[in-house]
Amino acid sequence: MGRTASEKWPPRFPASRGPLPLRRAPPEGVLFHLGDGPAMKNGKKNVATVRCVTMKSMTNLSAPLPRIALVATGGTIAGAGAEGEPSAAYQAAVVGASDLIARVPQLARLAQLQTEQLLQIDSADFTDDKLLLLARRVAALCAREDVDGVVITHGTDTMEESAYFLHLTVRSSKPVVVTGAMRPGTALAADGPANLVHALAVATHPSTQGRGVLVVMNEEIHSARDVAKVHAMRLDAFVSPHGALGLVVEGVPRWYRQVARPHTTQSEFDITTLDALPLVGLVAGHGNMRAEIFDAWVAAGVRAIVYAGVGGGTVPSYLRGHLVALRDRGVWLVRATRTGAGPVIRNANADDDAHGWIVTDDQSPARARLLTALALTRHDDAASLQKVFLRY
Ligand SMILES: NC(=O)C[C@H](N)C(=O)O
Repeated sequence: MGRTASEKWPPRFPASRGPLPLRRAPPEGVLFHLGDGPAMKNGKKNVATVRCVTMKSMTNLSAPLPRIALVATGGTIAGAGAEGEPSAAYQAAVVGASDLIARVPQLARLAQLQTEQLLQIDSADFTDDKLLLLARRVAALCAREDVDGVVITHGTDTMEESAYFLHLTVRSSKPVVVTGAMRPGTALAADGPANLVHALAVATHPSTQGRGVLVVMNEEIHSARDVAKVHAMRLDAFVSPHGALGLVVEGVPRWYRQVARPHTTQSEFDITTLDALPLVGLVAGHGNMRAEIFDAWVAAGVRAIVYAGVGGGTVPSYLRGHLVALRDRGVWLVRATRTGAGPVIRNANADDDAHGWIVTDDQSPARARLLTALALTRHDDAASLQKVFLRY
């Protein structure tokens, strides 16, 4: 009967090799990574391969565990309700970072953890100030020589926004992984512990370097550029329109795609030089729209409004004049789509060139708000603002 590679631990070595220089058991799945492929499960040849790979990995396994900073910010992963109750009845952001870690002993096998409670909030309470605080902290941790990567626990409701902001503003190739939970730790089949272990497994793996900020949820690895929460309840709530980058298989990241757009070290944005973000509003498209909602944002002092338009970002004909006049009031209009996927095409269903409007390409309205704010910190003409959306 074929056994899995991880069942072959500890390997049987020739006596002449002496005692194994190991101080601990290897993280589950390391052998899988090194000797990947279904054929290794069966046959003598494959057993030999596994043993040889295992011996090669000895030096790595006896090296110190990676040093990971775990930054806790709250959310459902730190939530609690009555034990075993329906998962919707709970309070988010009540369990402290150290308790969270203490409940998952597997974490200590993967990394030397340095834990801090940066915030303890429901992620709906993330303001731009808190987002800047998080990004500054993550950048400072990444800059340290004694930190090999960062894992952030975060509420799922605005996880995609925070992750994207970090993806564009933290200038580091070290792994930065965001995770959370759809159910509190007290719920039946709570997902937080497994998500945390998987996030750490991704953050500690050498293959994760330089891939930008990642969201690890439900055994999937997503790029922060694309991922969105598309379900209010289910464990598989996180989806990327172009597909996940990879999976966590037997505790090890397995990659299937690359991120095509620039991020982190190639980004023009840098959290260490950002003091504040300009105010950008967001208006949802729907039938029977009213102009007053745009005026309310103008009165609040916005520099731009993202319009999450119907279909391909179509502006109702009865609002066109009002929205064209926004430019004269010093406000940029950025056309997005409320559909959840697909590009808004410049000059396709509106005269963007004539009106001085910007289109988001395929960026979601929530992330387009952040990209617009970042773009406005460096550019103030339509052509340059448009280029930012086509680049990132
Ligand atoms: N699943 C969650 O984490 C939802 C929670 N309301 C939050 O975003 O903080």
